[in-house]
Amino acid sequence: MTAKKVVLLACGSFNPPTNMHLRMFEVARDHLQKLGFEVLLGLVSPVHDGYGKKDLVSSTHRIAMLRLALQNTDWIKLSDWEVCQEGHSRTAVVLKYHQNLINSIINNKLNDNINEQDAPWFLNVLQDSCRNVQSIQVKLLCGADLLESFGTPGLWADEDIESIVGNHGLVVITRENANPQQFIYMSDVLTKYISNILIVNEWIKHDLSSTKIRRALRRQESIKYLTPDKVIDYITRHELFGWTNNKQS
Ligand SMILES: Nc1ncnc2c1ncn2[C@@H]1O[C@H](COP(=O)(O)OP(=O)(O)OP(=O)(O)O)[C@@H](O)[C@H]1O
Ligand SMILES: NC(=O)c1ccc[n+]([C@@H]2O[C@H](COP(=O)(O)O)[C@@H](O)[C@H]2O)c1
Ligand SMILES: [Zn+2]
Repeated sequence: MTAKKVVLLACGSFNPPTNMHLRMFEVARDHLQKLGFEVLLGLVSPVHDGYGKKDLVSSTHRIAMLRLALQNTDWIKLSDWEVCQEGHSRTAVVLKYHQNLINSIINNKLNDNINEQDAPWFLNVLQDSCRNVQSIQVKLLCGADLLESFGTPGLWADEDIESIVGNHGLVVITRENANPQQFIYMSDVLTKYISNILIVNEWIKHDLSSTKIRRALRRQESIKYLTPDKVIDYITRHELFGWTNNKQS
């Protein structure tokens, strides 16, 4: 039997990227491979500046930090499509865009649907992997807190949740203080599509978040070993997140 081919797409602020963002991909790929999937590619899609979250630094900085963070991986790539749009894109739309693009490559119909100039980075990466492949599914990779945000009133449209779990599928990494199994049990739509939701236990727990890194930087505390050294160099060089190079003693 041939393995089902999957692309894992992670949406988020990445403000800044952390080692856990990278770990999330590795843990998910190991698990999916054991279940018989073949993970062709990981994609990181940082949110548009228009998302307007508190303390969000510009996408220019977030993209630059992600590029540095991804230097030591050969299978996780950056997608800058979302940040290049006019405003914030709903996650269902981001997934659909990437799924359509991949389908177009597989079916050799790229020019019918998508302008090649829209996605030069992606074509280089994917065109080889897509050769002789019948189908590839783009799944949303997320932490359990993002899954639980589906329950925040007014944050996600019902049809978007249905499209995400029904058409694409979710790979959820467990996170401190979250209980994804119970959350799924409490939701009719998630229970309906339960076969499309894979929960991956992160046994090597590290309760790391961008919020904690930003807090440390604001307090002029070390963030070494929480994010790659090159990301730390970038943050300190640009004095992001309240870090200052001219400390008063
Ligand atoms: N420690 C972690 N364990 C599991 N998933 C994580 C972890 N950190 C981040 N993620 C996941 O990574 C994705 C991107 O998240 P995001 O950019 O919000 O990072 P974050 O560390 O949660 O940042 P913030 O503290 O600013 O919310 C989300 O799906 C989130 O759930
Ligand atoms: N309705 C939606 O599609 C919707 C709602 C809230 C968050 N999101 C996405 O989830 C991610 C959340 O990131 P944060 O946890 O950093 O806020 C972002 O990529 C954002 O675009 C999507
Ligand atoms: Zn978060």
